[in-house]
Amino acid sequence: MPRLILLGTGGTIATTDGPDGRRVGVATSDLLAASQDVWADSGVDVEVREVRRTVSFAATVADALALSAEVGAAAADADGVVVTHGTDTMEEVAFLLALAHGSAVPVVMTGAQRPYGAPGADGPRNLAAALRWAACDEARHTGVAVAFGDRIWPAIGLRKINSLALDAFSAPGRGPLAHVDEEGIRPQAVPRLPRPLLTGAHADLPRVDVVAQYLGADATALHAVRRAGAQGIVMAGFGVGNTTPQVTEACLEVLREGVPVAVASRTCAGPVVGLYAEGSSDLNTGGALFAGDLSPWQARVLLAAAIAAVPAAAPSAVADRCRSWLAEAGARGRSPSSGRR
Ligand SMILES: NC(=O)C[C@H](N)C(=O)O
Repeated sequence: MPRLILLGTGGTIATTDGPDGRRVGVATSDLLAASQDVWADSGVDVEVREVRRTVSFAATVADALALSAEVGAAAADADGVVVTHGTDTMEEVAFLLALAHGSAVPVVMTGAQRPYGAPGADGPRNLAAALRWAACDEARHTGVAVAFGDRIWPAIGLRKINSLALDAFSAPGRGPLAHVDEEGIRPQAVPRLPRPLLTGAHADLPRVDVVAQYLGADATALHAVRRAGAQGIVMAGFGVGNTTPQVTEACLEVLREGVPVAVASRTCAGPVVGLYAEGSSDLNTGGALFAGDLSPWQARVLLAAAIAAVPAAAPSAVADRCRSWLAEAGARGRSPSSGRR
């Protein structure tokens, strides 16, 4: 009989409406019971562990690392691990779990867009699908995934694409790993699983900030995060990863000072590539890390984890560590490392 461990952390799936807004309060055992009203998969043994009870926009990187340790312990003890979580930061937390996960045991996150017990609540069905996927043979060696809207999405490349709709997640350019619905489980793709980048116990990660680009942006925000102590910076660039000429100059200066800079796109899909003079091409030759098709938020977690993994290393060594991980993960748009640094 497959043995699963269900870790509860909160999120809308565990909220109910109150006078001052939604608050987390529903026990994970009650979420499990509601999911079993959707599909009661007899022959699966589920152990519930309460980890925390918060909305995910209140979670910290330290919370995500603590969850990763809980997931690691659970994976050593079960055939599959399911995590209920808020959706607001799920793409970052799923990605962080993926950076640390190295076994064949599937880890499946899920949540909901509607509160527990609300008319049309999606939590029970999402959790039922997560449990089904975690217990099936096809899920082994597929790493960390997210079950949402009858589909199983890979953690790497995942994005929350809708604030309210039940189809809240996608992995643009990658597609789902499987469909789970009344027809059963239909696997569709096998993800490439990189070796873990986050090894050992970390209570927190180095400070890495995301700086957004917008029409006419100057370097004020970039200088501010440097002064705040950022040990790495992710640019949420235009299009293929361009920054305004003024910000490009400031990024090159930051790189010369020994602080790694990663480039991602503020668009919702597609890779970043060093193509434009005074923009992405200059960033590429200056030694910036091009983060493939990762969202700026996932790129931030990758960069922070690489800085933690190679402490006191030159930015070029941090960028190279990220590049080899991105290559193993099959992230698109990998730019060659710079010849200038
Ligand atoms: N749908 C959700 O779960 C959103 C909620 N604010 C959270 O992230 O906890």
